[in-house]
Amino acid sequence: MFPISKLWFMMPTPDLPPKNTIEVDGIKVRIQIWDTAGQERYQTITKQYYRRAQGIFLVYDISSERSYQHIMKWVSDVDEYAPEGVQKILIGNKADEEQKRQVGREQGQQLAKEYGMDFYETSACTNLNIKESFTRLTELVLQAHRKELDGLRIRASNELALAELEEEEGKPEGPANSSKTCWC
Ligand SMILES: Nc1nc2c(ncn2[C@@H]2O[C@H](COP(=O)(O)OP(=O)(O)OP(=O)(O)O)[C@@H](O)[C@H]2O)c(=O)[nH]1
Repeated sequence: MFPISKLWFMMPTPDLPPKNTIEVDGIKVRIQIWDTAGQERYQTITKQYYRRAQGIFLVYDISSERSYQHIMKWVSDVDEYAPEGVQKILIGNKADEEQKRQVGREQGQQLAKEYGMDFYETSACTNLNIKESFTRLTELVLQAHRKELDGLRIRASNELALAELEEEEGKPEGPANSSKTCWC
C-alpha cells in the first residue's frame, strides 16, 4: 500500500472501490480524500489541507461560468500553499447537465492546456469519468514518487530474498538435503 492524499471537490460516488483503494500497474494505492469547501469564508481551513495533498482535482461546474472563472484563483492558491510537485487535474463536473451548460468543453481543454494539466468532464450523477480521473491522478502521483516507490520495491524484494535464505538455512537436514543419505 502506498498512501496518497488529495483534495476532492465533489461528492463521493459509488463507482469508487471500497476503502478508496485504486490499483495502478499492479500496485494497490489507498487514497485519502479531502473535499474542501468552495466558499470564501472557509478559505483559511482549506489552505491547511493543501500542505498535505499530493494530488488535487480542481473542479468547476460546467453549468456555471462563475465556477470556471474561479479556477484561476484556485490554481494560484494551490501554487502558493500546496507542496512542490503536487499533481493537478482539471475537472468540469456536472457533465450530465448538458441543457444548462455555460462552459464549453473546449474552454476546459484550453485552460487545462494553459496550466499543463489533464482534463476530464465528469458527472457524479452518471459516474462519467469518475474512476478514470481518480486512476489518472493516482498514476500521476505514483509517477512523481517513482524513486520512493522503486526504493520500497527493492527493499521488499531484498527482505523477501533474505527471508527465503533464512528459511532455507534453518531447515533441518533431512534425507533429501543430507549428504548421509546413502549410509545404509
Ligand atoms: N447534476 C449534477 N449535480 C451534481 C453533480 N455533482 C454534485 N452535484 C450537486 O451539486 C450540489 C453541490 O454539490 P457539492 O458536492 O456540495 O459541491 P461542492 O462544490 O463540494 O460545494 P461546496 O463545498 O459547498 O463548495 C449538490 O446538490 C450535488 O448533488 C453532478 O455531477 N451532476
